[in-house]
Amino acid sequence: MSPQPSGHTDPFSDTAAISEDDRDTILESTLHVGANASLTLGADGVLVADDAFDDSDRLYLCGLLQKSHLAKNIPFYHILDAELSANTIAIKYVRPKSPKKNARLLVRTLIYPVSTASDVAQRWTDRILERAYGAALKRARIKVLINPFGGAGKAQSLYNKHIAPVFEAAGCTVDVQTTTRRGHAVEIAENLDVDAYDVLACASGDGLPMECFNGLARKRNAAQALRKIAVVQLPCGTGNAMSWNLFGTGEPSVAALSIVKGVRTPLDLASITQGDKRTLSFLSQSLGIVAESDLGTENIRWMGDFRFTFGFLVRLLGKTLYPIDYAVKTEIDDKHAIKKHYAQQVSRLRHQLSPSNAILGKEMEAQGGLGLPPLKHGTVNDPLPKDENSGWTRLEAYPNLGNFYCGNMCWMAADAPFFPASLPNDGMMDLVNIDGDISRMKAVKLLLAVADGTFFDEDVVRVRKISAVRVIPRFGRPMTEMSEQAHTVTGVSAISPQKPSTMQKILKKVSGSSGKTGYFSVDGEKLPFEPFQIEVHRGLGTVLSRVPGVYEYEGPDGWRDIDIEHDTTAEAERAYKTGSIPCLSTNVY
Ligand SMILES: Nc1ncnc2c1ncn2[C@@H]1O[C@H](COP(=O)(O)OP(=O)(O)OP(=O)(O)O)[C@@H](O)[C@H]1O
Repeated sequence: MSPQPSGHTDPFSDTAAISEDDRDTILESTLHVGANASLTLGADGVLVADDAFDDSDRLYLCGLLQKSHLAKNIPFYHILDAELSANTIAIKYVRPKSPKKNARLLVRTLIYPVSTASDVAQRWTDRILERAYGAALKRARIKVLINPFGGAGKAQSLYNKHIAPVFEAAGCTVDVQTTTRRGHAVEIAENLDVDAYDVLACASGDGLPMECFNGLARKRNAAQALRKIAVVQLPCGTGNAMSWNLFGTGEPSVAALSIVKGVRTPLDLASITQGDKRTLSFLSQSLGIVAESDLGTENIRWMGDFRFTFGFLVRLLGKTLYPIDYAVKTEIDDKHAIKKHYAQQVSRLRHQLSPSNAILGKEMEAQGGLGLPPLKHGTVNDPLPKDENSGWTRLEAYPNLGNFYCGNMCWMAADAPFFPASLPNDGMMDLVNIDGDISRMKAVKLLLAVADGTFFDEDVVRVRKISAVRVIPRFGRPMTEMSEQAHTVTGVSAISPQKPSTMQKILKKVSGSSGKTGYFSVDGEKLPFEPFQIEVHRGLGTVLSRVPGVYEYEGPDGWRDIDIEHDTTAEAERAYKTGSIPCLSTNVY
């Protein structure tokens, strides 16, 4: 980040107003290199003034190439390293292969002889690195996990060709390990020496990051480990939601740069309890049409990526219902209020009031020591609170549910921004419910509305910000058991499955679904199809992001038009900054 001038005077018209330090800074902003070239630290990058400069080759040695070019600006964000040795300076940086957004990045090195005094050159080198890294950690220690079967099975070669060169040029210490089986990343994270690394990077889909959070959660000092180690994704899977949300890309080399330049950001994690088991989730939990279209279409894998869309459309046409009983601890139950909440968060970021990792960590330690935070709402086995002021709704039947979708990040895949108002550390998940018996026309319109960003405002889409939810599924094979359980908890009678129509029978045959059981998806992975309770832990995990406090998506439609200045009270800001959670009570918002 570039340092700000110390005063408001114009340094060019009033030289007396420039402090001695500022004067030295200006004078020393240009490094003369070779006979006819110079490197100048500008406002947002290094200006290379050298007629012969051409970075189309891997290594550029001053004077050896004779091509004529205008002075070129290399953005500070693209600079990976600068090293002064004897009488030479070497600057490593990345250059996009084409002007397209998210184009592959190529690593380049500039080498020039330095004629300036060595102490001046050293100061120049220190300053370029300061500006190149800002608040990011230089020369991070990274443990890389590669899932050799992730996505199309190309993770290893993507890593070797497009990721490793970026880490190497940035001077990172890298330790690479390949996962050999399902669950291997959990074991690696559980046994990781958290003092030896800063980052756990998964060259994979979203399955490995989930395993890493869960592995760290198994440590005796889980909360500390989750705060110390930033879990990140190098997009080598099919969905790559984590990378899209935090780095705005699915291109591995761009994600590698985002990790090198990333700022530590606390991330809400959710505990899912089922029976006596507790699992952490960073991305989503779903039941109904989305989970079934993903996890229930394994037997039509031959269709490739189209299997999800196909499975989805078939269920849509069949008007499939997924009855559940559920109780929700709602925090914001109105779309306008959710947009306002989003606008307030952006405003706090502008005023640098986003909660830091350290502040949230202190609060967590006060709550539960070094281990995982205790469950405020108990597990799925505990009785729900009877107190009407608890904020929980009663456990009620939702017989015509089509989709239960809980999201902690905006994009579920590159073209699927299902949760445009989600935020990384507001202590809430966004819950989307859609009835399964809406008209087919409406359902198809909804499907198209996801990609074009208008989904959130559709009237048949119910959106709530919640801090906890309990769900008892009442469809699929275990339905009899579920129903009995629901009986004992709710006293409401079980819903008997309706006789399928001929149309539904045909569609079921081609949909890939066995129809014998249901699917519960957590971060895209299959969890047992049985009752579950979700509880959010504010800022329990740590990730790296380009812009801390918000995801890369532009937010829900119309949030910019909401006037929040007059009601962003000092109290709300103080509460948010210290990491306490009165921000969850609506009177503060
Ligand atoms: N060597 C391995 N053999 C079999 N399974 C593995 C191996 N390594 C990792 N896994 C498992 O693969 C699962 C999926 O991993 P991941 O999300 O990285 O890939 P993906 O499913 O292809 O990507 P996406 O989620 O984007 O579709 C994880 O549950 C992980 O435990």
